Amino acid sequence: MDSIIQLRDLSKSFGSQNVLQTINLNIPKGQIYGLLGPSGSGKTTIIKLMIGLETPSSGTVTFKGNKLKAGDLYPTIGYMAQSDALYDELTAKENLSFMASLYGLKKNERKAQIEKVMNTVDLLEHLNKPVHQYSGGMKRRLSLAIALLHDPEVLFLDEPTVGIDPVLRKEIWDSFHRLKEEGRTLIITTHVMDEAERCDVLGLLQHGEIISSDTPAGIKETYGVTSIEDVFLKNGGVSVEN
Ligand SMILES: Nc1ncnc2c1ncn2[C@@H]1O[C@H](COP(=O)(O)OP(=O)(O)OP(=O)(O)O)[C@@H](O)[C@H]1O
Repeated sequence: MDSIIQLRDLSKSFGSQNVLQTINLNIPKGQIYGLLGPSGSGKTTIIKLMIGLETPSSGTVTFKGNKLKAGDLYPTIGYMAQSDALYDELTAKENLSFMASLYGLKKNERKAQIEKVMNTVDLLEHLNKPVHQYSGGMKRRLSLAIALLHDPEVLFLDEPTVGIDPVLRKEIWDSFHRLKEEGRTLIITTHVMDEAERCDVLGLLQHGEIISSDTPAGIKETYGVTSIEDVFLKNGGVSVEN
């Protein structure tokens, strides 16, 4: 599999705390890659290192074969942070229009693109509603719509389905698979097991190390377990859904 992002001997410390140790990882192109690990294991930090929001203490990040240069990256990637950065007093449409202007989308393309991304996240009928009238799940979906606005090739989604009920979660995952079918690469953090099983490739993060990076089926076979959860338990860890 071609890899789009490579982490080589990557370590990250905050002060005296070693958060990530010697991470070596290839993110395959055109796949859904899941980063799974208990709370505080370093998932968000890995994402931030991949997009240049944090700098490594040592090691390198390579994006499409070149050393990462965050400034060059932004037209190519969409990032959905763990907390929603939305203007509550504005409508969804106003939030999207504002972000579209920041992204430099041409005026005549904006309307169609806004409708397209709101359709993808199934919020089109709520386009003119102020965001403070949105539920938590609707806000997550609006954040996803914003991350999709400039048609990015690679999507980094940090716990995209937190606070979303299982039915809606399934719908959102259907849209992730559609985005993949369009040829995009998705990197998704989660601590939810049923989401982990829906990824093409999974990286398991524990105590700041990648303990496995393989298909969900491959990981279970290697560890001789029937659920991914058991890998963490077998490895002397705590349950991942904590
Ligand atoms: N800017 C920072 N300064 C100091 N410590 C930090 C900083 N960012 C993260 N950390 C620490 O690094 C560790 C990993 O945090 P990170 O947010 O990457 O974990 P996570 O796996 O994404 O957790 P969660 O699932 O709860 O979001 C934590 O102990 C956290 O306190």
